[in-house]
Amino acid sequence: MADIHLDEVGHSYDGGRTHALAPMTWTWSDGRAYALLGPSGCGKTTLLNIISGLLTPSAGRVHLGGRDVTGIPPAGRNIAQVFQFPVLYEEMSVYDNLAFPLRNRRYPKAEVDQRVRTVARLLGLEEVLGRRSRRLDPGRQQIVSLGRGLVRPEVAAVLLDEPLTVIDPALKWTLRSKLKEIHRDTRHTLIYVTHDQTEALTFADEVVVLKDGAIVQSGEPAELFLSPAHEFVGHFIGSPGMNVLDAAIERGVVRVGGTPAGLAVADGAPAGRTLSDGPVRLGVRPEFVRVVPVPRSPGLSAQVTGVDRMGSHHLVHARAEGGTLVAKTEPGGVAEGTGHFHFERAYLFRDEVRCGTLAALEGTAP
Ligand SMILES: Nc1ncnc2c1ncn2[C@@H]1O[C@H](COP(=O)(O)OP(=O)(O)OP(=O)(O)O)[C@@H](O)[C@H]1O
Repeated sequence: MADIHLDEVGHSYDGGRTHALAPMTWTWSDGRAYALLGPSGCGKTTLLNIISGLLTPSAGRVHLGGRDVTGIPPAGRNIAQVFQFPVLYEEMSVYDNLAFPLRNRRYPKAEVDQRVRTVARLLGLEEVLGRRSRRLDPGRQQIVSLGRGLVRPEVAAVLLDEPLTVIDPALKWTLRSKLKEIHRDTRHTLIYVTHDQTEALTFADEVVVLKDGAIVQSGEPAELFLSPAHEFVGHFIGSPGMNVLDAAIERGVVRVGGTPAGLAVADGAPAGRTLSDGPVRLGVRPEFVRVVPVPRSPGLSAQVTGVDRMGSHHLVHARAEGGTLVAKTEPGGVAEGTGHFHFERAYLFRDEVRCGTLAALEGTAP
C-alpha cells in the first residue's frame, strides 16, 4: 500500500484547447477512504482513469509509493477499479468471478477460498456463489463487480466510479455501510467517485470536491458543511444549499442593499487584516439562519414570502435586497410580513473563494 501523488497532473482531450482537468498537485494518503464529489462533466472519471493508468495525462507525473508510474499501464500499477456497470465473465460462476483476480496472481488455493468467502459474506453473496453470473439481476451483478474490486488484499488502492448507480436505493445504504466495514478491515486506499452528496458524506473519511477540472476544497464531511471554502461547496453540499446574497463592504461593514448585515472579518493571517471595500457575496446555510423576534447582528430583516412545512422542520423563504433567503427552522408559527433573521457561520466570498466571515456589528450584539 502506498500514497498516490499527483505532480502537476492535468489533462486535455483536445490538444490543449480545453482542460478536462487543470494541472493539480495532490496526494491521496495511504489507507484513507476518499469521496471524489462533483457534478457531471467536472473531470471525476478522467482523474480516476489517470490514477488507474487507463489514461495517460497530457501533463504531469503520477507517483505510486514514490515510484513514477505515469507511463505504466493498469496491470503494472496494482490498483483495482470498479466501474458504474458490471464488468464480469458472464459464463463463470460468482465464485470464479470473485476468485479470478486472485488466481490470476497465483494466490494459494486456500487463500483464494478464504478471501472469496469473506468478501461474499460481507456483500451478501454467499447463497449465489455457485450461480452463473449472467443469471443474476444487474444489481447483484454489480455487487459481484464490487467484490472483484475488493477481493485482493494487497492492492495499493481501490477506485470506485459511481459503483452503486444500478443498485436499488434501499440496498445502496446497506452496501455503503458494507464498504465502510470492508475498508476498516482491509485499510485499502479507497477513492469513491460520486455526484451524490449523501453518498459522499456518509461514506468518506475525506471528501474532495471537484469543479471544472479543479479541486476546490477537501476535508472531513463536517468541515465541508460547517466551513465551506468556496461558494460551490456551499451550493453543492447541503439541502437546500447555502444562501448567497449580493453584498458590498464599505469601511469594514457588510451591507446588503443599503442595510448593514454585519462586520467583515478577513480570513487567515495576519489577524485583524481588513477586507478592501467593494462587492462581496455573503453565504450562510439555511441551518444557520435563525428567525428572531427583534433585529440581531449579524443578520438582516427581510420580507417573508412563504413557508414550506417539511414535517421535521420548516423552510422559511424570504426576499432580501441582495437575493432570496431560506431559513431551516423548527416547526412552529412563523409571522407573515417582515421577518428578522440572525446569522451564525456566515461567510464572505470573492471570485467564489472565501475571503472572510461576518461578525456582529459593535453595539448590536446580544
Ligand atoms: N474520451 C473523451 N473525449 C473527449 N472529451 C471527453 C472524453 N471523456 C470526457 N471528456 C470530457 O471531459 C470532461 C470531463 O469528463 P469526465 O467524464 O471526466 O467527467 P465526470 O465528472 O466523470 O462526469 P460524469 O459524472 O458525467 O461521468 C467533460 O467535459 C467531458 O465531456
